[in-house]
Amino acid sequence: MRTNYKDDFPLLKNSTAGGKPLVYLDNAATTQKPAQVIEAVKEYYEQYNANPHRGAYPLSEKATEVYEAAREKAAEFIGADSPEEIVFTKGTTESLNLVASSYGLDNIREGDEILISIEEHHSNLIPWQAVAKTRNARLRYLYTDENGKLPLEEISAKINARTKIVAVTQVSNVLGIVNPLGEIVRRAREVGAVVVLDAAQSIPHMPVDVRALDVDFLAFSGHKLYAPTGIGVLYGKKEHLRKMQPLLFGGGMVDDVSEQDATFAEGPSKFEGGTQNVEGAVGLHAAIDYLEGIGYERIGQIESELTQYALTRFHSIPHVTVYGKESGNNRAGIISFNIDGAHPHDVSTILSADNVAIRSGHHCAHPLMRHMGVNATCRVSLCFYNTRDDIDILIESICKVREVLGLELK
Ligand SMILES: Cc1ncc(COP(=O)(O)O)c(CN[C@@H]2CONC2=O)c1O
Repeated sequence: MRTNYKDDFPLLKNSTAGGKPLVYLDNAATTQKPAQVIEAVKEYYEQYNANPHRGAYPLSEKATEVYEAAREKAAEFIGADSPEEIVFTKGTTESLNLVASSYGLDNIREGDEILISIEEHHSNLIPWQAVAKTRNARLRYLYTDENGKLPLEEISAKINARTKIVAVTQVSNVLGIVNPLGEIVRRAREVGAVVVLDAAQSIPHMPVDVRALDVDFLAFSGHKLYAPTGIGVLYGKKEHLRKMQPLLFGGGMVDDVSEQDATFAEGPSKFEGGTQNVEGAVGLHAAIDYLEGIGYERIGQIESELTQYALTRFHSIPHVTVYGKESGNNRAGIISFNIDGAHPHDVSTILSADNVAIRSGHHCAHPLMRHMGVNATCRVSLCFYNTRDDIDILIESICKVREVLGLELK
């Protein structure tokens, strides 16, 4: 059985610095792209680039065909009832802003409650702050416990008759822990609340089935899923999308326009004003094909084993704090840590001298940082193309940090 996928990724094959191979461990920020995706985009521009939906000539018809084929593929990938439930956006941020500013503003009234978690990325937090302020509604939080988990009692306590929207991440981009979505959805259904799921950090690592999850909306980004930047998906149940107002007005999203009014197209194109990112959609289609070729079972095996290996190695290093106590099989390969006496930015700079790429900072999760009692963390985020050698080089480099900073080692 294949254990090393780096050769599928040109950048990983060719990138060295000072004779050292790149150890890329910032996959929660963005993933590298397999040759299959790069070739698909290249072929699009070499063979059938045109503006879709508008030209009555073969090239435009082909561009339309591949754009809509990508929509069908995305629908199938997440188990949507139909491609009509798939809106292409720039990414998770645009998807979540669309839900908040369209569905949220139309359905939240004074005194209603919107419930999010303290783990949310700013793109699933600030839009809900804006809706709550505009509608004089209450924004409430599910708080993680000392282990970085959302306690079930917190979920049942915070979801009540006034809760109209529950918007949560399936996996935190800081802690990596998989949230108890089944319980959240069950409780939300009891009070008739709508569930918005941020799947940006889960869908690269685990199968997502919107019908099985029974969520009303789901958002993810192509670039975290080995596809190009600039393409993302908002899944929405048809009954919601049909009633929602578009966010961007322009070409391709209208039925008729008079001097003082406009009627909008049916289906997802209502939300896709202007010339769309066809190359991104083509790349997303190729990325999904690539992932399905490997299979989530194999991806999960590799990543769970590697995450557990990394956690075991981390726990052997003195002066290192790892946040979140979950083990490798209930955690996407995201590990946030700090080294006593070392600022995260210094740590990532020192590691980069060994060509090890990790993230340091607040990860667009200021409220979570405060809740954790830290200003910032270092973050390792691995995926199936990483290897045990990558982890060994990472740990070896981390072990040098305190010495480089002149801190006592014991
Ligand atoms: C959980 C989560 N939601 C939403 C987003 C926003 O995605 P887009 O930037 O694609 O719209 C991110 C981005 N993750 C950030 C990006 O860099 N590092 C991170 O952890 C995220 O991790």
